[in-house]
Amino acid sequence: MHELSKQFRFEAAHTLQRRIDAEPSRRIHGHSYRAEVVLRGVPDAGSGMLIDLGHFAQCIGEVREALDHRFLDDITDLGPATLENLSSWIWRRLAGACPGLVRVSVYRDSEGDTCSYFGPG
Ligand SMILES: Nc1nc2c(c(=O)[nH]1)N=C([C@H](O)[C@H](O)COP(=O)(O)OP(=O)(O)OP(=O)(O)O)CN2
Ligand SMILES: [Zn+2]
Repeated sequence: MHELSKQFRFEAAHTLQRRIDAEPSRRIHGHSYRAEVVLRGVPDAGSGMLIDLGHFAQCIGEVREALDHRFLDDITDLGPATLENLSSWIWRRLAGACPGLVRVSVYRDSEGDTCSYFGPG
């Protein structure tokens, strides 16, 4: 069993309604995000690959384009733009094209925050 992963960064803005008193989060603000997509499987005997990294990069690039420098509140099927929803949203966008998907993690390094999604179970 091998594990292959790729990371990408994106900058995006959002608002967030919170139960705790956090007025700043209700205002439009931005974050720097880092995402990690992890695949596991047995490499193809002929190619020696789980997936060609060029294809992997192309799939991830399409997801990044949908997130980078965007206002995340405008993404209709995302829900509140939390780390939790971002990680599962990225999963849903990649699951069909990336066989062996096992984890999507989204990081906000400046805050030391991370959320990982392992699939619908
Ligand atoms: N479970 C989650 N909780 C929160 C998330 C999240 O994605 N998942 N996100 C936010 C907001 O994005 C908030 O803007 C995060 O910024 P941060 O500064 O880390 O949060 P705080 O305002 O609580 O911290 P400060 O020290 O006041 O900046 C919030 N919660
Ligand atoms: Zn925020």
